[in-house]
Amino acid sequence: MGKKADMGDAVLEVEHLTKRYPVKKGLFGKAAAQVHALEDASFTVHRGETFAIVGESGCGKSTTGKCVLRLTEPTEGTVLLDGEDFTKLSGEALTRARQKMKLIFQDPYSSLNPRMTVADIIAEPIDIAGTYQTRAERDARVEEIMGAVGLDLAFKYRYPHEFSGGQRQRIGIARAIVLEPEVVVCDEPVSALDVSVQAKVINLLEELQDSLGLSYIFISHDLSVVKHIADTVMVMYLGHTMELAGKEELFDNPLHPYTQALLAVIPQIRHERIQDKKILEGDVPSPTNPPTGCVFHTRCPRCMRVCSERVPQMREVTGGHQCACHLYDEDLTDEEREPVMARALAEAEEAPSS
Ligand SMILES: Nc1ncnc2c1ncn2[C@@H]1O[C@H](COP(=O)(O)OP(=O)(O)OP(=O)(O)O)[C@@H](O)[C@H]1O
Repeated sequence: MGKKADMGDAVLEVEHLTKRYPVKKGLFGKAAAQVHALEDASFTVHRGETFAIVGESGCGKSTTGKCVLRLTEPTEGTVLLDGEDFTKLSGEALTRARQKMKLIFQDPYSSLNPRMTVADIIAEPIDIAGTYQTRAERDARVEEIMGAVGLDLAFKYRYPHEFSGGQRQRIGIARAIVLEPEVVVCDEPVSALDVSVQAKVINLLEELQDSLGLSYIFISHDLSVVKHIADTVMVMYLGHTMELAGKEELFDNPLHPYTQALLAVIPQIRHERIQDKKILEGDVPSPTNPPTGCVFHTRCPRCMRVCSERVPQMREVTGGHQCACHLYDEDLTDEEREPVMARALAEAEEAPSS
């Protein structure tokens, strides 16, 4: 369970979401291969919940956010928003549904039009949606939102370059919430900010969540930020979901060797399950040619024979705590359980066959 006792019903139900980007040869070439950016992700976000997605760079966090928002079309899968299949909508129905889900970027500066004033940047979504009949109503809404995100009204007619990083992120947040969305995808929203400013922006996101009942998909590689803000955490590796659990449960009882490896490098987190601090050796394999079986097996310190042969399915290991790892598969044979040296296996797979 998450930290909030009042976590509501499901606002977003994501099922089997998959994205494979075609890799083309030359300008007009045929797709020569595919980047397996996101494979078969299924999760639910509740009203008022902060659902964090964590993992190393390139593991598919942003792709998940973009597919949920349909900023990129998923290859497969469905996204139910308030029970309605968002992936099937078009025309006006899509425009209306899009108002319920917004994005906060990592780098607000590149997403803010440098030639527009703060007031116009914040008002643009309501101008496009035609929410208000009069200029006075529109301006009053802009001022209300500026107040809500802690922006001084005296700066209403200034331009983005006149603001600090933290203030720019407040502008980005104001723009994202001005249409009163239900879900906000926050893609590394504080990674580009100084640590002192990060805390202020995180606090603001939490305040807005409480006052507006927002649900967040919070994408981050920074587990100490996630430990602070998340209710539920999904761990990804090479496009696959490795583990999904309530925040307390995940940090107290990490089950997947990959999650254990991620937590092992955070100095504040000590755990008996986390013994070997050097277990994340080696590079992340190419997503165009992911390893067979469990995609983590080439780097896994607990690798068994079965791990290169069969993809582990997500299963509930303890109440609400899901993990995709053969270690928790009780039906394996002794042969399948045989330990294998991960690096030796990776090298054997890479070696050209004679
Ligand atoms: N438009 C695209 N075309 C081809 N490949 C892409 C595209 N966008 C992302 N990818 C690839 O998909 C994989 C997942 O990328 P994604 O940006 O989702 O990861 P991430 O976990 O968000 O990483 P980061 O933290 O570095 O942003 C990566 O291998 C990336 O190179």
